[in-house]
Amino acid sequence: MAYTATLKSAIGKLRGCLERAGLGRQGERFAQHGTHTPAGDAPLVLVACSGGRDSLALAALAHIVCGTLGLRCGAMIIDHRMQEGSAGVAAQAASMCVDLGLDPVIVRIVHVNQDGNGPEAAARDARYEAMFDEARACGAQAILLAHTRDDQAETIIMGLMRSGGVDVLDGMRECNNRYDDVMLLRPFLGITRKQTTAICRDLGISWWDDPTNGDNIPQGERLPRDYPLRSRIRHDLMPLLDDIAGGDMAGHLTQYTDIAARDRDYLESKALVAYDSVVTPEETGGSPGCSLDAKAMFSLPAAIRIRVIAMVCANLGIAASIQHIESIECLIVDWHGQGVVSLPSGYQAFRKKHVIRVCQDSGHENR
Ligand SMILES: Nc1ncnc2c1ncn2[C@@H]1O[C@H](COP(=O)(O)OP(=O)(O)OP(=O)(O)O)[C@@H](O)[C@H]1O
Repeated sequence: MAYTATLKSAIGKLRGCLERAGLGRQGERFAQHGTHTPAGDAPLVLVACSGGRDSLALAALAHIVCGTLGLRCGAMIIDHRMQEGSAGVAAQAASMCVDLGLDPVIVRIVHVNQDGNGPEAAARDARYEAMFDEARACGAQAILLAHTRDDQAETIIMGLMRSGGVDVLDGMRECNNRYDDVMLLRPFLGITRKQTTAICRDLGISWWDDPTNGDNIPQGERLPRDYPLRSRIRHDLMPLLDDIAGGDMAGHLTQYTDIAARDRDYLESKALVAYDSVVTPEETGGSPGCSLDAKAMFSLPAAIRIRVIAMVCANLGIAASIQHIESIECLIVDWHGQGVVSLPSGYQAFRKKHVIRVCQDSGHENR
């Protein structure tokens, strides 16, 4: 097969991502050209494949790259049973992965609990839970997701719509070790959707277009409001931004994610150290709470102080808004004897002398 420049670039990115994640070449024989069969106990990676163009392109290239590194490469298809014909889409995706040579190819049906956060979030939660279960069950070291540079730009825009904080600027990470036994890898964050389309075409792969993406609705016509937010950003907003900016807004939005990630990691590491010295966990009235040393908090750099407060809220399971966090900060930097700050989940923050307590309402008697 003649490799196009797009194929070569995607292969290079995929290989680099696996190597950075510690999944490099398994022995010298894989340095030689030719086909080598990975050992039966070689590390296994599983491509999360929806049957769409991005994940089928990833499945095809992951099979090639893993073969050259001596890794085993399988696929996992989740059927959410949320659209008519989903079983057929999953079966078709599985059959493509088998034809491409991936092994094992797992299809898993999930039950999606529709909670308050909307169907997409519920589907994602169910999907991730099932993917980690399956990956653990077959001893896989990593799950490969096919998020592209376009997905990354959309994620940043959605983050800005929801929170507006600088922390959304790092987008999704290439390697997420949060689930320490199985890594989540996104090797295609530097690849555009146009390129994954070209890869599928080059390799003769036909893909499924999710109807909720609105690909069948002509450009220039807005998607109905009940389409997923991501689809509306992709279909309606991004072309408009490209037009206004006179260029590639997805490229512009994503070119600093690595720098933003470094900034965020640095600030968070400093905030973690500060947290340990200024926050004392406390149980009040049987529920978790904590006390903060207001004087020590005052001396912290503002960027760290606000993160410490956000960490306090997150650790107590309080879904605090920026207004809540700033009100707690006022107890430190603008203290004039103000009253309690009411927080979600029945929590309150209040200051007495140099101590700020964050506890549930039931803890009042201890004030
Ligand atoms: N049903 C599924 N089964 C397995 N993996 C999935 C499924 N849906 C999504 N994924 C994985 O999560 C990634 C991101 O999902 P998302 O829904 O944002 O992408 P997508 O636009 O559906 O991508 P694709 O073009 O690959 O279908 C996909 O690229 C794929 O790796």
